[in-house]
Amino acid sequence: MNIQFESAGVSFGARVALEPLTLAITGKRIGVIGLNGSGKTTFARLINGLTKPTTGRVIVNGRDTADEKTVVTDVGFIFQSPQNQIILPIVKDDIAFGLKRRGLSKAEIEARVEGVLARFGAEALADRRAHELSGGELQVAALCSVLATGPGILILDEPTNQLDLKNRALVERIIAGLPESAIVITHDLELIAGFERVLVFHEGRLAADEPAAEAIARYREIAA
Ligand SMILES: Nc1ncnc2c1ncn2[C@@H]1O[C@H](COP(=O)(O)OP(=O)(O)OP(=O)(O)O)[C@@H](O)[C@H]1O
Repeated sequence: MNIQFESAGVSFGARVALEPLTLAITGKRIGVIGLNGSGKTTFARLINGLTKPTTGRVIVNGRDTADEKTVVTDVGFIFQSPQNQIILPIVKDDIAFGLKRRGLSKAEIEARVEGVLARFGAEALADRRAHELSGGELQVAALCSVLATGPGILILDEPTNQLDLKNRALVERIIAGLPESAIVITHDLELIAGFERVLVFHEGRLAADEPAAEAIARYREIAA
């Protein structure tokens, strides 16, 4: 991944959600931590273009997000509540939905749906109703829908929120094994404890950009 923030900031009227930020993001795993309301989700939404900067620019893999009509197709986003992300009632239909919108052939869609479910050993979810899934199953279903479209960058917003220990471990393993670049926003400090680069946000500013141990120490100081 190659993401450039060039004095990119976001204000909602008088409220500054993110102060202008200049930063280059490359590499495989980036953790993002900080107190509630510190600007983490705003930072992530700038990367996939759901939020456009009110000052400066965000360049993702060479493209200015402001030029993209809605979202940046190279960035997959798993929201805090994956149940809100799954649009169609049946899991396999939901995975196919994003592929149909991209105009892929029926055969290609079927192959991709099967392929992505097999990747997570989740074939049994194909015909399940999304609203009947457990929290962990929902995360996997949402991952399948997003990854089927082949984004090079994945953003996960609090992927272990509300998961029991077993499902949390499953999601941790999945994240560790993803070949895609991943940006992980979390309050689960253990989840990002092995990351070489962790960004700490505080009051709309980047307060630290360091390996996990140092970044977590800085976050603990902020929170104290
Ligand atoms: N659409 C919006 N309109 C007005 N203010 C907003 C909007 N989105 C975010 N904000 C404000 O911007 C600031 C940063 O919010 P953001 O959601 O980025 O924080 P966060 O670090 O992700 O928080 P959390 O950990 O609670 O999810 C907050 O003060 C928030 O209230």
